Amino acid sequence: MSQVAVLSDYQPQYAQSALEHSMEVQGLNFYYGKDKQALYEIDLPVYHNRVTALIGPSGCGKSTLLRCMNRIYDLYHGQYAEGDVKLGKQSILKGPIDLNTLRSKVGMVFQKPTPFPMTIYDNIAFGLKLYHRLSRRDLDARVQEALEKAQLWEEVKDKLHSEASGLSGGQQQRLCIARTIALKPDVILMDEPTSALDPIATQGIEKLITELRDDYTIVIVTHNMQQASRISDYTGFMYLGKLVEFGETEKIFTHADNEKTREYVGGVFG
Ligand SMILES: Nc1ncnc2c1ncn2[C@@H]1O[C@H](COP(=O)(O)OP(=O)(O)OP(=O)(O)O)[C@@H](O)[C@H]1O
Repeated sequence: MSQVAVLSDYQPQYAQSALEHSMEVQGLNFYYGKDKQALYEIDLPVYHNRVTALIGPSGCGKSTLLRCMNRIYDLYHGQYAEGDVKLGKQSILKGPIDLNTLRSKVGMVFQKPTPFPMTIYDNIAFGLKLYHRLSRRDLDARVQEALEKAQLWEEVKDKLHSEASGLSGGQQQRLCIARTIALKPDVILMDEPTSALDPIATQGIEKLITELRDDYTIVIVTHNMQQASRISDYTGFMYLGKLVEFGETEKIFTHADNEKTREYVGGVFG
């Protein structure tokens, strides 16, 4: 079977029920080399068109779990995972898979805004040109659509051909979100997307995330518990490489089942 054929079998899922899975992590163990296990038997459902937050103290494995969801760890020698992660019905850990296609379906936004050293327009058009053959008019339309969805269009429509580095931090992060959205991903992974931003820019990104929920499935790692409670529908609490508890955000923050979860959200440790 060719590599590309594997992902072409993937059928995007559309919300027939609120609890339809976009992704599912199954019995996942992760190793930074054979002597350093970072994740232990993680089972996590990621529900369609919902925001799932991953919380927990520093070093508990939140970013590692996120990095398994688009196999970005594959870029690093010696790191490997056992178990599975499903995108729809498709396994993304087992068997051959086209990683570029996977990463266009499962996009990622990082902690620090990482615009490419090119114009605002080209930041969005770059990925589109890699994956699609579009006429100039269609390319323009897709760039505009992505910038509108990322709530950035009005601020940049008159300077699309200026360097992206001239934008503010919050604008750069929205540009990175627009770049991800332009490829019409099924899932967007966000690793502490506001930790490098000021409170006003943070508010803008949080508002954007709640609006994107109508069209996208989002998994966000955050240190900020207020942020998790404001913007997520589901929350997973991680501790020492394990997923201790997963459930509706309101329940996790008000009457979690597990004592460790209650202590963490209550600020007993951090
Ligand atoms: N490249 C690496 N090589 C070896 N160990 C690593 C590497 N990256 C992370 N780890 C270890 O894996 C564990 C999980 O780290 P991870 O970054 O996923 O935690 P985290 O919950 O996201 O932390 P933080 O909130 O501080 O970002 C930690 O023990 C960390 O030291």
